[in-house]
Amino acid sequence: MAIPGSKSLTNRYLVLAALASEASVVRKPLYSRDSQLMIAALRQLGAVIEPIGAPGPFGADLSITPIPEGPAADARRPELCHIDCGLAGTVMRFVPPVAALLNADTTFDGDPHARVRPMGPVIHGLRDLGVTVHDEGSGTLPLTVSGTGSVRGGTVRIDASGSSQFVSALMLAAVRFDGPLVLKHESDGAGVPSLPHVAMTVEVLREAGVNATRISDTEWRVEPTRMPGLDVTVEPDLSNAGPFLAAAMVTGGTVSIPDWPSHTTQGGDHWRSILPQFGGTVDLAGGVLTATGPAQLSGVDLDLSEAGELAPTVAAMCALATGPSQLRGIAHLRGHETDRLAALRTEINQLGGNVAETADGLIIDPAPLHGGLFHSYDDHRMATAGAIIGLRVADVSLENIGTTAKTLPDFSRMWTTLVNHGA
Ligand SMILES: O=C(O)C1=C[C@@H](OP(=O)(O)O)[C@@H](O)[C@H](O)C1
Ligand SMILES: C=C(OP(=O)(O)O)C(=O)O
Repeated sequence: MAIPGSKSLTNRYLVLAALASEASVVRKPLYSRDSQLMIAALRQLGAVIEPIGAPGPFGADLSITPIPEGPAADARRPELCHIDCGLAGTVMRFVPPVAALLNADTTFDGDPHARVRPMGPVIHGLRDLGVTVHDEGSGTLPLTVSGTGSVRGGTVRIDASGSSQFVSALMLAAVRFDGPLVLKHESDGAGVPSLPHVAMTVEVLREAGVNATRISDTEWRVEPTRMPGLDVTVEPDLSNAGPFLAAAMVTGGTVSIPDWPSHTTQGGDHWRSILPQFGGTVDLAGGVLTATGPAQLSGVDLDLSEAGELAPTVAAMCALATGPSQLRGIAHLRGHETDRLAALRTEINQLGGNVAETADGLIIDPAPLHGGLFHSYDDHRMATAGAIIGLRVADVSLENIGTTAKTLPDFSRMWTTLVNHGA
């Protein structure tokens, strides 16, 4: 089962290409709602982004002409830019610092639920860098960034315990700051979640020729750099491989995913260590990852702080396991597309499950499940969690499977193919 490109890599490459000093090519990008929103946002800010060449199985490569620097930028931009963030964390967090570099006002808003996703550390970080941001005190969307054409750089302290994206956002835009950015995470003890995503940011910056450094798990530094154009190929989305691998796990079947990278910063690479804990076997040979499910799924005790976006898929497997499970380190999932801890507890329990929330995760005890309606809460990973449970429990209906378009518009067709013909 071939998986389209990584959302996280696609949207990072797009942002960096928009900030480079020459044209770039991004090969095998993801085409999904989140990446289309990113493309639309960067176009609004003056980047020219066009498909090039014959489309591959998942769409065409993209050429990106960067946002011009200085007064030339004004010619390419509408007078007042409005950016629709949808429900995309990468758009609502990564684009405001880019807008801060322009001599213009840019407004940001999104889906109704986007207005409750945390934005405070991006807003405060920008203000500490001298940028004017109007948010009416809410710390959320909607907001306006009033750029003056430059951002000075310096040392910024933020509390990034709510999302690693706060760190990535400031680091990506820092390539065009006037001076180096030193970014420090300071909290009352909670660390930065999803650290592989910060490592991904450091890696794509370095790949683009930027002097970016991880000093520790709470401190990073980026030197402003005139970046040449990028020519990069997006890896398959290993988090989106999850539901297909889970299908093998819950049915005792086998699923193979081609083009699994031998080195990656994607948190989805954690599948290789997570699936064996459920009793499955995983084999990576010749770039193909093959997972085979056990006769009975074991319960697991997992700290998912490094890969929280895998939690809904993991929770679906836990709900079908024969033993009790505990998922830890994922308090910040309450600020994702929906409050994922509450949503998973509610929906699995509605099917007869036995799920309890803890301060930082879920306890999922075995219980016989029955059919019913599984709600998605406009969350692509809730929808796919329901699909996994539906493989084992009769008469489970999913509300709004179309929400998978956020990162995998082809999910329904791929799932139907897998279920009917195998992979
Ligand atoms: O930077 C990124 O591309 C992402 C970082 C993570 O965010 P959190 O740190 O908020 O979990 C992840 O869950 C999200 O899906 C994508
Ligand atoms: C948390 C997620 O997305 P976002 O990039 O919108 O934060 C996700 O895809 O699981």
